[in-house]
Amino acid sequence: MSKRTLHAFFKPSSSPQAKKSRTDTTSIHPTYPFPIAALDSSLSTSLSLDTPSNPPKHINNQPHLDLLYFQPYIPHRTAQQLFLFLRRNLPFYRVKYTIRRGSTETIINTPRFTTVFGVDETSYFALPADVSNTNTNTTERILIDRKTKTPISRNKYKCTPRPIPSCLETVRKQIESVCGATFNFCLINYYASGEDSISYHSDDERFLGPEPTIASLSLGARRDFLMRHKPFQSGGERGTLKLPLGSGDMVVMRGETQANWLHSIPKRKAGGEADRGRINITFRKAVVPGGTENYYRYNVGDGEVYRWDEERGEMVKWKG
Ligand SMILES: O=C(O)CCC(=O)C(=O)O
Ligand SMILES: [Fe+2]
Repeated sequence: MSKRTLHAFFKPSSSPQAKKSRTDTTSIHPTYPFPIAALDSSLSTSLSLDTPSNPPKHINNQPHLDLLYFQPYIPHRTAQQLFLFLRRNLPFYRVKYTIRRGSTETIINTPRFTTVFGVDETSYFALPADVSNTNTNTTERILIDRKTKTPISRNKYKCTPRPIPSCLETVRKQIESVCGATFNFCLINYYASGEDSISYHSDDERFLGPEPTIASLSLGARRDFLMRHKPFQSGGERGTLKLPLGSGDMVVMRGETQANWLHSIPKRKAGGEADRGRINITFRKAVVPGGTENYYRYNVGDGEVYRWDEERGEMVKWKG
């Protein structure tokens, strides 16, 4: 008998606490512009029983490269259902920000829709009922300081961290069990068409700690994921790689990869598969509050909320 089955056997399943933390109920939180639906049971069953659908290929045949490539991770039909579900149910943003170089200010329009959930390791979300000395009846998850085990001070973050909704928690836990790594952030990109992209960068920020593991799941349209080695000091040869990521594929970047390699999703011509839309989810672990500030600034920002409109077949501004 598995540990899970044993646990379920001995623990009364109808305690109010068990109900509150169940992953099959709609997620509500004051930081969400609207309630976020839960996965239906057939989708979450398929996610837990049918994944990984294929064992990974270990790609480490180039300097400093350490990838696990699941082709696919989620079976095609389930991946398509998950794509449609997330596109319909998550709030998205089109973030603008300014960068200053010397005396010149440039406005950057992020060329894709983004959203983010999670908080760095120094805090976590909990129900007030589970926190000692907090006697409110609310079922709203609050932020707790990991060291003091008490609610965080009001000025700990400038941004307002959002708990990971149940639909993404299901995916996070499942991927954690396969990767042998833990994650506290979930960043989502929606590339509406071939015009949407992400330019060459690496996710090597110090707030992720050394040698971060980043799991990156693709859903929807196939898009090329390009990688190239950072320039060698001596101007030596650069390695390159192209992974044509299809729906349900997952790439796990590990070890020295972020420190030495850049990656991108380049634009594609109109009229091709890219115009059907693609979602990318990256699971990461930020270790300090700087990571939380950075992720909310660049993936939520302070602009308008967008939500998928089924009739119009596009993201529209959410009027609330
Ligand atoms: O869309 C992708 O596959 C990559 C996204 C990415 O690199 C990022 O969000 O940092
Ligand atoms: Fe990235």
